[in-house]
Amino acid sequence: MTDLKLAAKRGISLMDLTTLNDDDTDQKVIELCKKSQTAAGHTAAICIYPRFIPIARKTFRELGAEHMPIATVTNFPHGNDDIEIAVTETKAAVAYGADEVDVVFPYRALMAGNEEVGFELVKACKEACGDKAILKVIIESGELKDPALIRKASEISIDAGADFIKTSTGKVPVNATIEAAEIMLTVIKEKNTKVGFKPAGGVRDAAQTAEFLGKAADILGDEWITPRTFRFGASSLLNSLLHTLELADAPAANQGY
Ligand SMILES: O=C[C@H](O)COP(=O)(O)O
Repeated sequence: MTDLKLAAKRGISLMDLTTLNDDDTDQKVIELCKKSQTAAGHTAAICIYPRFIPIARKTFRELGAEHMPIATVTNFPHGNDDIEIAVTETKAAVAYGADEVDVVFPYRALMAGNEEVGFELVKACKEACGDKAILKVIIESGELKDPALIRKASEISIDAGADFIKTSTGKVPVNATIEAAEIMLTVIKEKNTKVGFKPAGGVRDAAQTAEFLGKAADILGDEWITPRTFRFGASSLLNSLLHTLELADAPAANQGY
């Protein structure tokens, strides 16, 4: 296999296959669930709005893939600093059956100098997840811009109990970049934690996939990269990776997950 094909295959196994659009419907989510079971293996998870979790769970059951992790989003995409609302949304997401909650960090508050509210919000949302769901914290690196703020948001999130730090919502002009990845991966390394990393937004092809994987391998080692610690958040990457693997026309497979 070429390097690009290897990256494509790995990228599929590490992908949170995502749809977070205002016009999402049950039918679109059913199609997403089916697409996640590809001829090259299943994606790591799907990521959808909370109200679609029940239909996704039912679809996976019907597909014989009932253990597919379902991720959802809270405090999304605005990243407001109202802890009570973020916690209420997170509790509701867990009650709907989310396995993973991607919460948006109150990044504008941090830009205004408030470090406290981000810590408290992440801590409270982590408590709301309990042992039922893992918590990924979206720091919105493309809006923070300043490397010092990207570093600070990463540190605060990890200190407050995040299971993953994630670059972006995919809803702002600048999403996952290699520069932000380098900072965030370096913080994970420095803190010597088991926290994972999720580049999200704007990842579109095998070359970009390979670039992010290469950066993670440089900083944390290739063996560190597993679905437990590394995800791609992407809505438009899967077809491209299947194309790289020359499997674009292959029927989706039931992987017996
Ligand atoms: O978390 C995932 C992002 O929302 C996906 O962004 P994307 O649509 O640019 O792939």
